[in-house]
Amino acid sequence: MATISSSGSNSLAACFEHLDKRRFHRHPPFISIKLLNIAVRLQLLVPGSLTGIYNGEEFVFEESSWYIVNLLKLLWHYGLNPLRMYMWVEDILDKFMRIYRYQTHDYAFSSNERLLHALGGNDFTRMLNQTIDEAMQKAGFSLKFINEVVCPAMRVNYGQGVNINSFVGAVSLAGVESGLWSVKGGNKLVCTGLIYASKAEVIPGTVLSIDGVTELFSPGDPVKLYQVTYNTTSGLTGDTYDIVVIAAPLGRKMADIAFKNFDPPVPDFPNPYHQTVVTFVHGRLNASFFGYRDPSTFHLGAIFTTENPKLFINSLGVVSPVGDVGGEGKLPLQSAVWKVFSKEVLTKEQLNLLFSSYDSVKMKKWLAYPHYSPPEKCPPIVLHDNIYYLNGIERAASAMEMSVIAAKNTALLAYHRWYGNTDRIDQEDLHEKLKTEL
Ligand SMILES: CC(C)=CCC/C(C)=C/CC/C(C)=C/CSC[C@H](N)C(=O)O
Repeated sequence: MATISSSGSNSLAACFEHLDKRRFHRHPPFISIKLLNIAVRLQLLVPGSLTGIYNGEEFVFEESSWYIVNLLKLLWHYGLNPLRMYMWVEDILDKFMRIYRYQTHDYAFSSNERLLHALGGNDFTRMLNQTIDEAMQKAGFSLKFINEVVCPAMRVNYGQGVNINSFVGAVSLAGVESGLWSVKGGNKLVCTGLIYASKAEVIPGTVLSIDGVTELFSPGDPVKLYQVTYNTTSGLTGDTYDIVVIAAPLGRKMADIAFKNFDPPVPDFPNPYHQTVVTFVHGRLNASFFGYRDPSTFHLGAIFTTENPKLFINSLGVVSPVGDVGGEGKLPLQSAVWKVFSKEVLTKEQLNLLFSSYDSVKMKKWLAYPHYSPPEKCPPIVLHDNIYYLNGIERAASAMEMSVIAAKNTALLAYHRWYGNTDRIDQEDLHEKLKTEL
């Protein structure tokens, strides 16, 4: 399994790093880094970077660069909650990792719910119907810990609070633990690498519509095909396909594909996405905005926030270069590139509050992930006989890794459905069955 994250957050759990060594190393990478010829980088944040949790008035927790001080601070503030959280996430992750074994044995699932059920039974499907807040309260975590540690992790990874479903909540917590790695050169190398490795022919363009057509190649033997129309730089064009796989979120503001001439029609499903804004600022952070009287004592490289309507940012963090990291341990009173996540585009006034000076700003507003609101129902994988949809899995949890799993599941599903291999689809008790297989 390859755990790849674009969002750099790796904070309090660093204290439990010693427990964490086996995390993402016990399974062979699902995306083969050899196959794609990519190099990995172990730390997501600037080395030596410290994290603080800001509630809009003050820092409720600040990491120390001393391991033992950190451990004591964590115990003092949150008791055993951080350790219990680590074990809670680890337990979910252990079940989740069954997918790699199922997929290695070519098993596929015809719906996202069935896939989740095969991994963690009713516990997993139930996770879609409750918030991370409810799930963690039920599991005995303190409200203080949920508000000051869990909520900031949701805000940095998904731009939303603790009302998101508990499965994506657990994924988000897995994303703030230590031991994750990122791709040297940027995660986009995974996409270009996969396209290259698959030898696919890429036609750059925008798909506008898919038409269901029936061809009679021989009398009495109608064959269903799909006429895909796309817009390219050379104009409107298209082609006919046996199987279509859609790997873009469907919806009016996203991949707005029209499905024509389908009987029964391709189902419509609600698919709300959440707007997030990322602003990269090269400048000096204004430490006094965060309550620091003496800016020279400010050594944080990441600021996570709790829920507070007065706050206009979700998080702030120094960005480490995706290439070779130079100047290790240097932090960040001097000018640095900061990544700011917010719900709305930051105004000039807001930027002037956050930064004492800056010389360049780059902003990107996008629908990065679903707007989560449990109970969740995932969109179907099979939209029509041979039309498949990958992005439905994002409603359970949006992460690069989830997309890769959905893609492999769809490839297996399309293959087995095409060749009638029903024994490889939606099998129950796979975990037990595969225990005896090598
Ligand atoms: C079910 C659990 C606990 C984990 C599943 C494994 C998984 C999908 C791990 C991903 C962890 C991660 C890097 C989360 C960060 S949030 C998603 C991130 N913003 C992204 O866009 O990839």
